[in-house]
Amino acid sequence: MHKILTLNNIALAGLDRLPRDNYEVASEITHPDAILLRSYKMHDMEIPPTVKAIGRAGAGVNNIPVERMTQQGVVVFNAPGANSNAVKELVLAGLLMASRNIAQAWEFAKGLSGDDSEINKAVEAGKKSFVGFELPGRTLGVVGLGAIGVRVANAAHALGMRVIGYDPTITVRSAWQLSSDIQQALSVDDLVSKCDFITFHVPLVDSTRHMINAERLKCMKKHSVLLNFARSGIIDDEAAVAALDSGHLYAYICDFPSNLLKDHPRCITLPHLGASTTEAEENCAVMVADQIRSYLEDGNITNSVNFPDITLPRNGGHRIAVVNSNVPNMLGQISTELADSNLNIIDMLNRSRDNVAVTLIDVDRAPDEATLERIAGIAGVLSVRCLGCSG
Ligand SMILES: NC(=O)c1ccc[n+]([C@@H]2O[C@H](COP(=O)([O-])OP(=O)(O)OC[C@H]3O[C@@H](n4cnc5c(N)ncnc54)[C@H](O)[C@@H]3O)[C@@H](O)[C@H]2O)c1
Ligand SMILES: O=C(O)[C@H](O)COP(=O)(O)O
Repeated sequence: MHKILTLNNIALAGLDRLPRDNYEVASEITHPDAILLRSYKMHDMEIPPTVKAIGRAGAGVNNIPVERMTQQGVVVFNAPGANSNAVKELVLAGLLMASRNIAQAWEFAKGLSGDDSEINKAVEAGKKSFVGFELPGRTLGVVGLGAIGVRVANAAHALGMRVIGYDPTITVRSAWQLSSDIQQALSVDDLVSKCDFITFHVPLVDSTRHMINAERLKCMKKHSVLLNFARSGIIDDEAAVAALDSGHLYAYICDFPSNLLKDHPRCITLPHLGASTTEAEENCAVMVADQIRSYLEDGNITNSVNFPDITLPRNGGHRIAVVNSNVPNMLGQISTELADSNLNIIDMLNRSRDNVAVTLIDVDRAPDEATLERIAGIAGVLSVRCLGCSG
């Protein structure tokens, strides 16, 4: 029985991928084999030593201590692209909310009183305060052209906007998906000075923290709009508020409310809603549950943020899955132990990524505990599992 601890609500469509005759899934469970979560902050959590895998039903993994998990041989998965359409749609809404002053106008309308003829009079007198502008011909800068950024760039272009993108590590896959009409910026500074709107779709890491600060805000065009549907911390919010107050920035649309932002008249904050659609929640949950199941049952890895991809089809043998440091002579030592136990290797695959390596070995009969213990005792081995050995 595999035990799965959930730290957030995970869509049922995903949990249903884990058959209950073989999986126990609960928000409170001892000795879990794997953890499923969304935005729960794991950094201060004591992670049980039984955990072999963590599945983030979403994109960002800054809430997970990925480096510590790698050192402990724990694979971390996410669900790349599974919520990208949901975020794209909310960014498009953000562009329109800013350009047409929708939130402010709605507040005004909610505050109207009197009979309908008085309301109508107040509407006609008041609407001039909310005059907006149109998107075609305006320039949108997209920083980060991954799953979300590419969709946002293409959709904004389809609305008639001129779009400039910046991503120094764009993947070949994203480059293929990006409309050839999207222009390339040479740097964030190059992009910032040319745009009426700038939207960010990068992960929160040291190099992206405060990508927009007071200095860069000064280089932005007067009356431009910032959108942050990536993470709190990517924009220096204090600097953004100062720019809103001085009138340099027209609006700030942000998915991460704070005391500083939530009541500002030119800032619209939403409660981290980017991925909150039924479709995105299901896509993420299904993708990550399938990945966790494949890892627990077969040792295969797809869409990990810290381990190599590895897939070895099952051929009926007994499978040993080893996670080890990526150093010389690991395979030699492991196969020596198997030979000493008179086990014949039917199939084997080894993959590495940075400092970690994964080896899947199918052997002709179930290894005994002593063999597994000897492999676990090899210096550099982080974990050893025998998959399907008891049957
Ligand atoms: N608001 C929400 O609910 C919500 C939903 C999904 C994702 N997100 C956030 O959005 C981020 C992006 O998601 P995604 O699915 O597009 O991820 P992704 O990995 O597909 O794309 C990220 C892109 O950013 C690029 N990048 C990294 N550093 C960069 C830099 N310094 N300058 C420019 N580009 C850089 C990468 O090359 C990559 O192409 C996630 O990490 C997450 O934090 C938020
Ligand atoms: O990185 C993500 O996928 C988003 O921030 C979504 O977070 P959520 O799953 O908590 O809505």
